[in-house]
Amino acid sequence: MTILLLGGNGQVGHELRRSLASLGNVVATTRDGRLPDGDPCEPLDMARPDAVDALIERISPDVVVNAAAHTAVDRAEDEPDLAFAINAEAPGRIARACAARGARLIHYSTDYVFDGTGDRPYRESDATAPLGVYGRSKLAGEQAVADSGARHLILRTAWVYGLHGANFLRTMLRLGAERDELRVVADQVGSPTPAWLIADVTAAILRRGIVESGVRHLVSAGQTSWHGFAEAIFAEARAHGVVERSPRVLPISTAEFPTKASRPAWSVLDSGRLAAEYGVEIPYWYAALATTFQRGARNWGDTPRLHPSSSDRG
Ligand SMILES: NC(=O)C1=CN([C@@H]2O[C@H](COP(=O)(O)OP(=O)(O)OC[C@H]3O[C@@H](n4cnc5c(N)ncnc54)[C@H](OP(=O)(O)O)[C@@H]3O)[C@@H](O)[C@H]2O)C=CC1
Ligand SMILES: Cc1cn([C@H]2C[C@H](O)[C@@H](COP(=O)(O)OP(=O)(O)O[C@H]3O[C@@H](C)C(=O)[C@@H](O)[C@H]3O)O2)c(=O)[nH]c1=O
Repeated sequence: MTILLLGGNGQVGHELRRSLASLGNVVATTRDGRLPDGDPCEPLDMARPDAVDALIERISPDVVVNAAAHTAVDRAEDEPDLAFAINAEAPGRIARACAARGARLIHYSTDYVFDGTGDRPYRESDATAPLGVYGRSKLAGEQAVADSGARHLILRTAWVYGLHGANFLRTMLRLGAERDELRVVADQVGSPTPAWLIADVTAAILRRGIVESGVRHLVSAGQTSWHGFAEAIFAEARAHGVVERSPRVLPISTAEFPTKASRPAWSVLDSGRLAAEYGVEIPYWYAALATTFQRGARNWGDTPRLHPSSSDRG
């Protein structure tokens, strides 16, 4: 099986390069045509969605996994055309190319397609109403994939973190090394989900085969606030010897931490349908966090302090 992995250097893409390796020949793309170890791979700029067709024609994949996206939530407010090109137009083209060749497509989307006014975990059938450009562009991407006629699965996930890439966990460790006190919002609730879990479940789905095209939710079980997540990060980081001391983590309201983009107050997704369909076990978010530190114990060093903050993403 030939798998074309778009965005092989993002948080999820990095873990997918590991998890998909046993399924066949994985051809990865990055923007500059280089992997972190310097090895060459296929260059692809998704801001030019027409480049996608030639690549898919040449590689002739059985499966395309699209982990590339414009994920800088605040910056997307200032560059909506770019966000829509990468998050909506490109996935539409990819999906239509897959439909034309009979290739299957796995695509990822976000809790930010919801407005966060729910009071129970969101199901796939719940109404969407994104609050910002990032969420609107991702929703347009979902619709383009669904309309393409390709056999596909859109995995909506949320609050993704890992040892690689730009994410909240690494931002907290970096800020925690610089400051004695952090202020973190306690009135936005969601399910922190490690990139390795998304990658492992994606491999399990491909091993089994897509049961039915559509959207499925995939997040860790349980829920917490960003403040609760930050406290857990420092507790686990200390327990695993990643940091020697923790800053004070003060709970604040969203109004006390103004950001360019509005974020949903309630971001909890119900992964029950996916778990039942594919027989996958979904860990509790805190256990998944502890596993992340265990898995990465050897690789931490001081890299978190050196990484750009999540607001620098693009
Ligand atoms: N991060 C999160 O909290 C969440 C993410 N998701 C979704 O999960 C998926 C994976 O996200 P995640 O791994 O966190 O994202 P990252 O921000 O870690 O990685 C995004 C990837 O997209 C690539 N990319 C960005 N712009 C372009 C472009 N113009 N052309 C080609 N590639 C580009 C980057 O490539 P390069 O490295 O080469 O620059 C990078 O590899 C996305 O669909 C995202 O929307 C859903 C919910 C939460
Ligand atoms: C750095 C920082 C952030 N915050 C707040 C801001 C925001 O409300 C929340 C999360 O901040 P971030 O900017 O790291 O996360 P954000 O970019 O909003 O994360 C989102 O990314 C996209 C791609 C998704 O799809 C979502 O599921 C979600 O993970 O924490 C604080 O309260 N204190 C802080 O010191």
